[in-house]
Amino acid sequence: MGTKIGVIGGSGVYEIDGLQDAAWVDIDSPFGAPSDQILTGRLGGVEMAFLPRHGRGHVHSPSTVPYRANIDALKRLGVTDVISVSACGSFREEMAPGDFVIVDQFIDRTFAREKSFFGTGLVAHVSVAHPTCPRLSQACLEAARAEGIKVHDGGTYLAMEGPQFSSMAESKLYRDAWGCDVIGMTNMPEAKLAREAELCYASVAMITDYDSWHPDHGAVDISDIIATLTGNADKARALVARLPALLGPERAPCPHGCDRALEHAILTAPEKRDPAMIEKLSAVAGRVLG
Ligand SMILES: CSC[C@H]1O[C@H](OP(=O)(O)O)[C@H](O)[C@@H]1O
Ligand SMILES: Nc1ncnc2[nH]cnc12
Repeated sequence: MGTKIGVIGGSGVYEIDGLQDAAWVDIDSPFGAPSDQILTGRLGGVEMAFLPRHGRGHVHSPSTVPYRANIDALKRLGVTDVISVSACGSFREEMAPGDFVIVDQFIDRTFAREKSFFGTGLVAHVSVAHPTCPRLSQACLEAARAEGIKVHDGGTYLAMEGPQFSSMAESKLYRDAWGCDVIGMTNMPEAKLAREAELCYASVAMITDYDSWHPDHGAVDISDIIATLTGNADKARALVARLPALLGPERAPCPHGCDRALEHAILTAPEKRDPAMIEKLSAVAGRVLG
């Protein structure tokens, strides 16, 4: 199977450049319209698809990003590996604005979003004990290091609902009691949905601020975030441009089983499965539903 890299660009990352045969395409999904058209093309001989998470012009808030449609559309396009690029706040002194973190764990505190492709008539339970793909995360780490980006290998991302930033008490709770490293508003349920769709998923978090716990930095200020994002976005694009060479056009099965996550996950008996759900899940779960 060939590699197809899907990049979900977060705040400040609304396009990538350098794609051969670049075209913005409409992809229909039974889960609604994705955030925007998807930019397709090739980079270094590897197929690429880029989707701006909030849409070009930043139309969708973290709560209204159509996460299911986005992941379903990438799956329909044949994407095998999804790299999420996100802005985030830091809970660690040593994780400073401008640094990148290759996130490997999440605490999901979002509550106003559809979190699964499955449901009545087709029930499935996948594991997200290890919600990111170690192979893909390693490639992102190497790409960041090759670009000279200060990058941290691993970190726990607190996914909050937003859109308001955290209170100081929340910020201290997440940092001191829960041991989180960074905070953002979008990687959940995105990572869970990618796992349900049997896609490898890695999260590249770009630190823009110290959230509100830091005694010397005060409250989060959106204009400071945007200033940091402007520099980060170029670094993120450079990181992405290195991935085709690191991943290669040929793809061996994921050694961690991301691409087989549904193998034993569907509980609904074959004769009880809802035909409409089977149709709706033709891209996400077609491999196991036949
Ligand atoms: C621009 S600050 C808040 C905004 O930025 C992050 O979005 P993304 O993860 O898509 O880069 C954060 O989660 C908030 O949605
Ligand atoms: N401090 C913060 N909290 C939540 N999302 C963010 N995105 C960037 N900075 C953030």
